[in-house]
Amino acid sequence: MARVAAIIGGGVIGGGWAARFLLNGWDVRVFDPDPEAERKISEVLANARVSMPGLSDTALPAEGALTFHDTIAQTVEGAEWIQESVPERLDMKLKVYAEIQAHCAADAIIGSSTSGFKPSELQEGATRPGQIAVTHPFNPVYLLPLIELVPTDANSADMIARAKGVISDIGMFPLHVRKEIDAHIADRFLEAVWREALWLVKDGVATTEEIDEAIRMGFGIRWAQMGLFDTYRVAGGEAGMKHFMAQFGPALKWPWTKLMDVPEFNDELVDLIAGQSDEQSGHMTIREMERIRDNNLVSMMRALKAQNFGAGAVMNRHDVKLALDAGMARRAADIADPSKPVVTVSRAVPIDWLDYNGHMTESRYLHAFADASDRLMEIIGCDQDYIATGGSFFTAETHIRHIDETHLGSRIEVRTRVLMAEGKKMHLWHEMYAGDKLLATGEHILIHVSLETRRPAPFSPEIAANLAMISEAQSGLPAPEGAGRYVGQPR
Ligand SMILES: NC(=O)C1=CN([C@@H]2O[C@H](COP(=O)(O)OP(=O)(O)OC[C@H]3O[C@@H](n4cnc5c(N)ncnc54)[C@H](O)[C@@H]3O)[C@@H](O)[C@H]2O)C=CC1
Ligand SMILES: C[N+](C)(C)CC(=O)CC(=O)[O-]
Repeated sequence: MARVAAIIGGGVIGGGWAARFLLNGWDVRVFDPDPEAERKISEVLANARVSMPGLSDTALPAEGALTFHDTIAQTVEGAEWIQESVPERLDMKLKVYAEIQAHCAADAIIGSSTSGFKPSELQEGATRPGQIAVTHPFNPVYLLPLIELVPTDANSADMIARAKGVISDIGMFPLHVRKEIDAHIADRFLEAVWREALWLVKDGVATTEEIDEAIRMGFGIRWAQMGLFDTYRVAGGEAGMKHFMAQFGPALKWPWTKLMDVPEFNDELVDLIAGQSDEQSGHMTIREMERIRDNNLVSMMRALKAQNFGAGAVMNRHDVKLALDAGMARRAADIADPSKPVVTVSRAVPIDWLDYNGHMTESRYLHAFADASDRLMEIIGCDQDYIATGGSFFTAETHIRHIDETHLGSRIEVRTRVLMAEGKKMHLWHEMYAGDKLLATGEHILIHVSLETRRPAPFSPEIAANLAMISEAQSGLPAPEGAGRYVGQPR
């Protein structure tokens, strides 16, 4: 049975949470008095369905069911996780918690999306304060992994651990904020940068566009991959952080920031900023801008996945969980039925796999088949630990047949057969499907090698036994149509 999340407040952030839970297989119930909420959430979901599966190299589970409800009572009944995302007004949030707690399970977790309130303020007057904590996300919630989890002493270690578990299960990164503070950690930075930017525009030093260029052409990319302190450590050269601080320490006393002071918030300031922003980007709709943002974020995060670093490492860990949840084998002993082809890849086609023809480009077919071979290697015992001992496989020959096209977001599966495995050689046959439609076949000869001599070497006994088990179990299958074909061979 699917796990249930209740979303109270389905605006920009609640909609993002709904997409995050739904696409990770949870059933989602929404309460929002706005008659437009259902339309808005369906538009956010449409964007999320295109972008979010592209983050994973394993298919997401089947989407949960989305329902809208007229009362908080119906929405929260039986929910394991309740996410409050109503407007940033303390009185409103407290009223909503009273209603939630009157109807929800005593062990349900109530997370608040609040950007700035402290959890002790949210727990004030609650029936069960230990049930409520801050779980502050970042927009778009369905792509960015960070959740600032801010508890108080009223929250038990068990509640905090369960909250971290759920956040990780939906592919996010729980950052446990050890001491509550207004605006948590990240929003204090955002607010500082925001105030400084307002001054730069008000003083006529820079336009909104120039400020955005200053961020996205330089330090914004740097921050995205390494954060603040590691970036400055590297900037200190070989002497590291001490040198960086010695060099730039005196600047702390120079007038490099106006943070101690804020511009007067009046209509003139709002018109100045909003006017420049309209000029900068008013030619696009917000939905168009969201799609550009989402495609950029997915592409950047996929690059970080390839490095297994930062947000990319979080995504990679989530992929392993998704594969295990989907019952995909990681070891030969886990294969449910070895007499059938083994599912070695199950994923969606991401944005960076498309070409100018609007379909999956040819090199990505090899990418997917190479991933399938890597997974089969892992299954038969040639995993990272084994490779570290000096044995591995090199691919000696590949033949791909492109049979049908596939498009962005389409779910593809590679099913693999071991046609032969003897001595040092393994002959693999991959078939790529979208549903029942055959998209491509890949035929590969791999040679087991010693990474020390870079020469062919016999399989280890474990690999030999696993390969024998799979190829023998699959020997009853009919010969694959197209195996052994060469380019241009008559059919
Ligand atoms: N927009 C952002 O960039 C971020 C906002 N947040 C936080 O998320 C929360 C929500 O913010 P947004 O989604 O931006 O606001 P929003 O204005 O887009 O959405 C709020 C939604 O709450 C609904 N609502 C109002 N009263 C309600 C009630 N009594 N019960 C249920 N729903 C009710 C409204 O109809 C609206 O759809 C705030 O606490 C905010 O600080 C957190 C991270 C980022
Ligand atoms: C501007 N903001 C305070 C609402 C921002 C956030 O809370 C986080 C974000 O997504 O930038």
